[in-house]
Amino acid sequence: MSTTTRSTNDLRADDIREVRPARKPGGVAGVGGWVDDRTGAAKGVRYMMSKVFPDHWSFMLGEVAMYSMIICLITGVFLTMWFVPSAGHVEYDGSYVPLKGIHMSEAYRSTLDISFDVRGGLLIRQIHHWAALIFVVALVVHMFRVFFTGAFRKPREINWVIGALMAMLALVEGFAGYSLPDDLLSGTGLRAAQGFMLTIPVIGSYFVYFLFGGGFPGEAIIPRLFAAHVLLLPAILVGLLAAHLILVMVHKHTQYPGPGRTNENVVGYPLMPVYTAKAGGFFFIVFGITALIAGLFSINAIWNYGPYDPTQVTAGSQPDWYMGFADGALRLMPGWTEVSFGGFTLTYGVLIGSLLLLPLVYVLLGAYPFFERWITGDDREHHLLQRPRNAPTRTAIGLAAITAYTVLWAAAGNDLIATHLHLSINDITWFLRIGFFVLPLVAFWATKRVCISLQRRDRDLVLHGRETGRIMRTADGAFSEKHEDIDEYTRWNLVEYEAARPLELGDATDANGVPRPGTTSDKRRARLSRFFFEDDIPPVTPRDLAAAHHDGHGHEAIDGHRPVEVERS
Ligand code: HEM
Ligand code: HEM
Repeated sequence: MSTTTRSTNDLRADDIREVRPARKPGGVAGVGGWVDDRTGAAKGVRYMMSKVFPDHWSFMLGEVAMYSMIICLITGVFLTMWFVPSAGHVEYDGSYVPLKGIHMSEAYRSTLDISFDVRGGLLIRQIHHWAALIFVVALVVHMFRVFFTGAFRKPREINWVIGALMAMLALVEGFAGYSLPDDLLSGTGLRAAQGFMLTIPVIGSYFVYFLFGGGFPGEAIIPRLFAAHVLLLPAILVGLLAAHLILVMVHKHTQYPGPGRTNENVVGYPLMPVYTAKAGGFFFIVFGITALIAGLFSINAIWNYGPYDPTQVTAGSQPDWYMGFADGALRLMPGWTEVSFGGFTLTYGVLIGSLLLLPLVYVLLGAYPFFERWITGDDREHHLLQRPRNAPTRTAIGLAAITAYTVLWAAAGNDLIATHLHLSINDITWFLRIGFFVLPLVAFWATKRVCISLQRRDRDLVLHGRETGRIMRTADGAFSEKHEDIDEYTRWNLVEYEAARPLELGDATDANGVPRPGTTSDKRRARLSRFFFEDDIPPVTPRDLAAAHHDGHGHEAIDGHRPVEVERS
């Protein structure tokens, strides 16, 4: 047996698995090439830049939320350089004369200094606060867009849940932010939050003691809120936003129906150069408008409130708008909801009214896509958006929820409504208590009827064209109105290509006549499903359209005898 020895330089053909060229074919030149050689990023960037995004004004709402969040992050860094997160006592000696010599916390003094003694400080503080308000408005309106167009349906349920999480964290972030300056208003808000937490059964008082590092307000809460506000919550929010946007890329953006747009394609502009240019410009427009508002309208003028003192409360104090509903719920809860047992007092008026309400709202929100999917049994992927009128029950549920929220929100201003409109605060409270239960039902019913009427109108328009008002008389004396066909583009938007149906129930018994397990819950589900689709006017399908044109209905119809309802196919 002979052995062969080889030197390390002596390579045979089968040793060579892969030969890497110095530069990949079609690679990037210049600085981009240098970076790509070291990171391999060009492929990913090229993939991203060639992504196509559909164009519609309502897709800009998510962008506004994103840009105002970025504005909060940028201005927040500026504020952090001067804000002192400490409850340590000092005597004020800054330029705001009316407060000279007053004892206050370092946090309050530093916020006064940012406002009066740091160059540009007041403007940045105002931009930060206005951007926070715009951020929450934008994310809520963005959420409405996603909800009412059905963009949360499969495969976007997880992105909806991430969105709901961000919405909840934005609220906590905003609350932590406006608690930081330690003025009378922020201290009052913290006192309310402490009251909510005290109602947690059994561990409430221990929990508050732990969080505040002793009695209220203590010296620990400001530095703790500061760490949460500038570090913990922004880090989680940014991480969730990254996941949110990656999922938008992975799923591809939904689009409104239109000629050539299907469930399988995306019609729009590529990210590079069109969208990047648009998005960049749009960021500066949002920043500019926020700065203009912040320059013109004062927000949170803490020098008017004074430093926090637990023995005082400003009359007519209001939280930032997004906390209003929790405050309102508290004001609506009856005062008798308190029980004592075994030395413990359970104040379930506050517990239910505020502490449980907050997580409940977000759990219901996050769960909605799964609830609707369970009711409709619809397991298809949806990339084409729906018009709100074509999902009447969903739209009605949305409006009912908004109405309930608005009632709670209005209740947060019951004192202001009473003083401004010279009404009894008790009457207002009772009106809103009853309204909380009745108005959402009215909103549900009215919205559903309006949607169904609009569906009827659309159906009529597609099948019979637009009424021209020109009356024709035939040779035998009959009258008819001339109808004109609608144009192709409009018709596309009115014809629904993926009609939904209620769940069909299987047989209640098996082949031997034995009741099938689970039929009661199946029945309940089928009943809910029927309720969901009840009275819906089925949208025109391409088949209906072809049939109408074949009959010649597309052009003329005898007025008063036009068929408006057609059996569900
Ligand atoms: C989405 C994110 C954010 C929201 C919604 C938000 C909201 C707020 C609000 C409403 C205030 C009260 C402002 C006032 O005094 O009138 C505030 C204060 C503050 N925020 Fe933020 N903020 C955000 C992110 C950040 C970040 C990322 C930082 C730091 C890097 C930061 C730093 C501060 C500081 C230091 C204060 C206290 C100074 C002051 O009140 O003027 N914020 N924030
Ligand atoms: C921090 C707040 C938020 C930011 C910055 C944000 C940002 C965005 C952006 C930029 C898009 C793509 C453009 C668009 O469709 O508008 C998007 C899509 C989406 N967002 Fe959000 N969003 C936020 C909150 C929410 C919330 C609260 C929800 C729902 C509860 C949500 C659900 C979705 C869904 C399902 C999509 C995909 C929509 C589609 O493809 O049509 N987002 N988001």
